[in-house]
Amino acid sequence: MFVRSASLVDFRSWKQLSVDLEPGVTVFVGPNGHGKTNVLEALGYVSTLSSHRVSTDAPLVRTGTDRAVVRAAVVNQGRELTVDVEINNGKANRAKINGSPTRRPREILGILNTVLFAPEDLALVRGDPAERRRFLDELLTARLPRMAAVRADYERVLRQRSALLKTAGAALRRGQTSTDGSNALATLDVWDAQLAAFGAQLLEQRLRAVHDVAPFVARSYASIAPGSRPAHVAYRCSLGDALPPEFSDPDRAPADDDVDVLEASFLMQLSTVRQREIERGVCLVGPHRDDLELVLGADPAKGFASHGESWSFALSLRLGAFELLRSDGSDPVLLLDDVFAELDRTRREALAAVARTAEQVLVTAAVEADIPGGLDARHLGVRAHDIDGGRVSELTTVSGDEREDA
Ligand SMILES: Nc1ncnc2c1ncn2[C@@H]1O[C@H](COP(=O)(O)OP(=O)(O)OP(=O)(O)O)[C@@H](O)[C@H]1O
Repeated sequence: MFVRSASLVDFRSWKQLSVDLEPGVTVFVGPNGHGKTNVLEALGYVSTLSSHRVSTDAPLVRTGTDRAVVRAAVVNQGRELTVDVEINNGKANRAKINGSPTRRPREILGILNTVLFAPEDLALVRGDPAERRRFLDELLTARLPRMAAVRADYERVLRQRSALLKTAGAALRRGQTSTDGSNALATLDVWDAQLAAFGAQLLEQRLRAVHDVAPFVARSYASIAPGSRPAHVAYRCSLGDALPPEFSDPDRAPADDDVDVLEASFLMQLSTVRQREIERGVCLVGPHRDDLELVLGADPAKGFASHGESWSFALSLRLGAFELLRSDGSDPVLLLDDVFAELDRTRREALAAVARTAEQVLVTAAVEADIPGGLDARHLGVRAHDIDGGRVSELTTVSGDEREDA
């Protein structure tokens, strides 16, 4: 797939941007802080409804305004769809497909699939499990957009169940013997059933994503860091002993009845930890407590991998995701935010090799010298200027002189 045109209104430093894009490589080039990443972030937002840099939407709306709009016309196997996302400060966001409002913004997911690699990705290896869960959830949602609704349902039930564990904690501790206690326990049973039902669907898709992406990640790592130990990924599940042992076999292929087995295991584990959950007032099991283990040789990458190995692993996860989505039938758009400058020659070349074959790649770079030779790219300049209301970015043409200077 590729983005045929993109426009931004009041998104970060862009008051207005309207740009036609083409398949192949396009480089946004300009000085630091002038607004290049903002363009990739906006397209990433259309793809995942979240930013790779911030966890809330407020910073995405240009200072002094209360609404940002991102529009992308996306061509996938000859069919074009236009997506609009309106990011509202303090109000619900809205979306449109081909000009028609959707009931929920998440209905646009799956129209534009992207794989974004950015300096922040080191956190995939060195950061909290939440970073790796997000990686998996974005990947499985790109493959199966209906999972966005399951994720939202799971989060909602998790919040409500956690609130019940907290607020009804005293009554729950009194247990069946008090009226309040038995009512709270009956309510907890209802939430347990829902948590297990949505959680099992999410878990099944995560296990499937890990099973499918693992060989691509291992291969990418071997080509990026040929001298290093082999890398592999595995899913660490909080269901513990309740999970049948065969699920721990890294080579096990997903089966049709996995959701039922996982739901039953989930309910079993919830009953095992119920007393502890009541005492602590938090949900102790479920996909929100799981992790994607990254292993180098026999050691966990987190804490053991060197800086270079961590970069290689992060890049391998992204390239693995790219290759998996490609093997599903359509290239995602590859978004490379200022990463070539961070990589050594081998890793640059491995990334450039994938970029050469991708249907569309959008790259940011402070100077053109950061882009590996042999990448036949179109160049768009980005410059910001200061106005009363702050800094505003605009597109410029990149002159031949600038290229030679670089
Ligand atoms: N909500 C906002 N409103 C207005 N301007 C913003 C907003 N958020 C960020 N900016 C501006 O955007 C600019 C940063 O843009 P961006 O991160 O795209 O830079 P960049 O060109 O990619 O830089 P680098 O090469 O250092 O990564 C800064 O000048 C910042 O002040």
